Amino acid sequence: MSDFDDINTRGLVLVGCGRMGGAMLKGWLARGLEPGAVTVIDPRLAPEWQDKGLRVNAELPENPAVLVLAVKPQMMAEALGEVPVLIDTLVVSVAAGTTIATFQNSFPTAPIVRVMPNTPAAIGKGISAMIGNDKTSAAHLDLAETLMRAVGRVVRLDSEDQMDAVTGLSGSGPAYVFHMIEAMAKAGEAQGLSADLALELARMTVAGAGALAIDADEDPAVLRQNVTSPGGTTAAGLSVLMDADAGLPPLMARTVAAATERGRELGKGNA
Ligand SMILES: NC(=O)C1=CN([C@@H]2O[C@H](COP(=O)(O)OP(=O)(O)OC[C@H]3O[C@@H](n4cnc5c(N)ncnc54)[C@H](OP(=O)(O)O)[C@@H]3O)[C@@H](O)[C@H]2O)C=CC1
Ligand SMILES: O=C(O)[C@@H]1CCC=N1
Repeated sequence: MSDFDDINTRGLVLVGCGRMGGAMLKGWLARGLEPGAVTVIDPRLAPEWQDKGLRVNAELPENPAVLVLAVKPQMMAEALGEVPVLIDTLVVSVAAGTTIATFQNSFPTAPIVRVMPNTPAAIGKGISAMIGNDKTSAAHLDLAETLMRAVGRVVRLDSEDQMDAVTGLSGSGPAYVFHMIEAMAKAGEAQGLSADLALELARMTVAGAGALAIDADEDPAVLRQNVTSPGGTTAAGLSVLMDADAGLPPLMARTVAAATERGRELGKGNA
C-alpha cells in the first residue's frame, strides 16, 4: 500500500517536464509512483526521461487522478489548449503568477490546487506552499499535499494573495542561495584562496549552516550569535553584512520584492 495507490490506478499527467516538473517527477518515482502510470506531455523531453517506462507524449488517460501543469507561465495558454475535458481530475499548477481564476476558465468545474515548490524537491528537500479553489475537498488537498510531501515539506496558505510573495521568497530563493555561494567563493578568492578551495568552503558552509538551521532548536538569530565572538572575526564581517543601509537586509528586501512583483505581472499576463 503506497500513498500513490489511487494515482497508480488512474494515472498522473505531467504537462511540462523541465527543471521543476522533472525535479518533482524524480521525487515521485523514487517514492512509489509507477512510471507506467505517468503520462508526460513535453514536445522536447530531455533524453534522461526517454527510457524510464513513462508514457511519453502518449494519449491521455480518460480520467487521470491528477493533472500537473509545469510549463512556463508564458506557455500556459498554449498548453491548456492541448488538454481535453477532464471528468474528475485534480488540477495542480506550479506556475509562477498564473492565478487559479485563469485555470478556472479552462476547467470551470475542476478542483484546482495552486502550488509553489522549489527545485531542492529533486532531492526531497523542497518546500511547497499550496492553496486550492472552492471546488477542492479535504481529500483533494490531501492528495496534492501527498504529492508535494513526497519531495519535501508543505505549507498550506490562507489566501492566494500570499502566493506571489511565496514565489519571491522560496520559489526563487534557491537561486539567491546559489548566488551567495558564488559570491562567498569569489570573496575567498579575493583573499588569496584558490578557486577550488574557496568554492568547496563556500558550498559546505552554506549546506552545513542550512542543515543546522533546520536541525537545531535555536532560531537562526541565536545560531548567528553562537558564531559571533565579541570583538572577533564574525563581528567584523557582520558589521558589513548587517549594515542597515548597504547590507544584506535592504538588498534582500529589494530582491524578494522584485521577484514578488514579477509574479504579480506574470499573473496579469505580462510576458
Ligand atoms: N525552475 C524553478 O525553480 C521553479 C519553477 N516553477 C514553475 O514551474 C514551471 C516550469 O518552470 P521550469 O521547469 O523552470 O521551466 P522549463 O522550461 O525547464 O520546463 C518547462 C518544460 O515545458 C515544456 N513545454 C513548453 N510548452 C509546452 C507545452 N505546450 N506542452 C508541454 N510541455 C511544454 C518546455 O519545453 P521547451 O523547453 O522546449 O519549451 C520545458 O521542457 C513554470 O511555470 C515556473 O514558474 C515553480 C517553482 C520553481
Ligand atoms: O523564475 C521563475 O519564474 C520560476 C518561479 C520560481 C522559480 N523559478
